[in-house]
Amino acid sequence: MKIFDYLEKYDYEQLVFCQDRNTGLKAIIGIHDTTLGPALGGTRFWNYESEEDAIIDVLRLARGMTYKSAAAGLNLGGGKAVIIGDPEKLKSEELLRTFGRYVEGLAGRYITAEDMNIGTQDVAYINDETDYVVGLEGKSGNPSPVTAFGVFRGILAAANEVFGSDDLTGKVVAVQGVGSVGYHVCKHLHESGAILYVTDIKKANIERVVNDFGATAVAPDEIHKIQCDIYAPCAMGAVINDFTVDQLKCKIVAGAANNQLAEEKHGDMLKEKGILYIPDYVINAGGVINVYEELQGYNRERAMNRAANIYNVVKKVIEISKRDNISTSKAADRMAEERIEKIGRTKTLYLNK
Ligand SMILES: NC(=O)C1=CN([C@@H]2O[C@H](COP(=O)(O)OP(=O)(O)OC[C@H]3O[C@@H](n4cnc5c(N)ncnc54)[C@H](O)[C@@H]3O)[C@@H](O)[C@H]2O)C=CC1
Ligand SMILES: O=C(O)CCC(=O)C(=O)O
Repeated sequence: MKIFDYLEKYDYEQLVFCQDRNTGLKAIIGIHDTTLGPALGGTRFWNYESEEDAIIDVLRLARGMTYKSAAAGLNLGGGKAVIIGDPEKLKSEELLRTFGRYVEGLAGRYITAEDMNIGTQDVAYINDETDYVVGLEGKSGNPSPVTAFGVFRGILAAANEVFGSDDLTGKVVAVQGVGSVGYHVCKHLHESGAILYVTDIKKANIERVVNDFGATAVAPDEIHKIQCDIYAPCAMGAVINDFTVDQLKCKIVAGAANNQLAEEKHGDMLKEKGILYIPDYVINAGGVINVYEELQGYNRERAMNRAANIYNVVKKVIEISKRDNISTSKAADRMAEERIEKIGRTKTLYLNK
């Protein structure tokens, strides 16, 4: 992989490799763009098949955060981190604290938080070594329920567009991944009368939603093929790809997972198929909205109100998509890029600070 070519293509600012033999830490921090503010994004602990997979994941995730915060109207840039390895075997207080020291070394250019396999206890260890971490217990806490609420609000906006009503009674929703966010998405959907089909690679997580919400479990490689109203990816990225796109039997794709489209062209393909895609970084912004509040002095009500507004942001993206006859993914990019450009221009004025 030609790393600098990739960094140049999408205009990344910085890629940081962190290694510690004592704890087994192998981490990568990606900073995409800091025009709007410090790069903020969670840390993912994942057993990647190759180092290249990890690099691509962190870069794609970091870039997604730039667009996510810009689209949500936050004064944040985009960054993300990955820790490579099996969290069940490798995760320890000393590893997380060592990672925290690397974050501290970036002196606030990057602020971390939770992501897959990194929870509130883990960010507490990171916080022992750095102040540049959010999502702390006693402050904004676990962002997942707020992310899920935002996803739910986005689903309502999508339903309103496609079915002419926010009423989800009897609507069939296929949820892929029922972890921290997926569980709460299922809860909202169940309370709204939706019928749930779910999958996960962790049996205990499936059992929880089957027992709590009467969901029907299906195999991981079946979920995207279910005949349904809404397909909600809430696990890994790149689930809309050359292989899956023609197998979809839904009217809406709207879920929490970051980087759902394997490539940009898949957004166009969904449009051509008449499937309404709600861009991932627009609908899953509840988490970053919640942790951003922590930087301002946390206020739950303000965070929830802002997450609820995802409904209106989704509507705006749909409006741009129709107005310009482009896919919703391109419409969201256009909206985010416009804000970065406009705010970026104000920063050319010299200030003595
Ligand atoms: N936690 C948050 O507040 C936010 C999370 N996201 C994104 O949402 C997604 C889910 O995040 P969390 O719920 O926090 O993570 P999590 O790790 O708690 O849940 C993910 C679930 O997906 C399952 N999973 C993994 N691979 C799978 C596969 N191939 N098929 C089916 N299930 C699979 C896991 O077993 C787990 O139960 C991720 O893409 C994350 O980046 C985005 C914004 C904020
Ligand atoms: O939700 C979080 O932990 C912070 C934001 C983030 O990393 C994300 O939205 O993917």
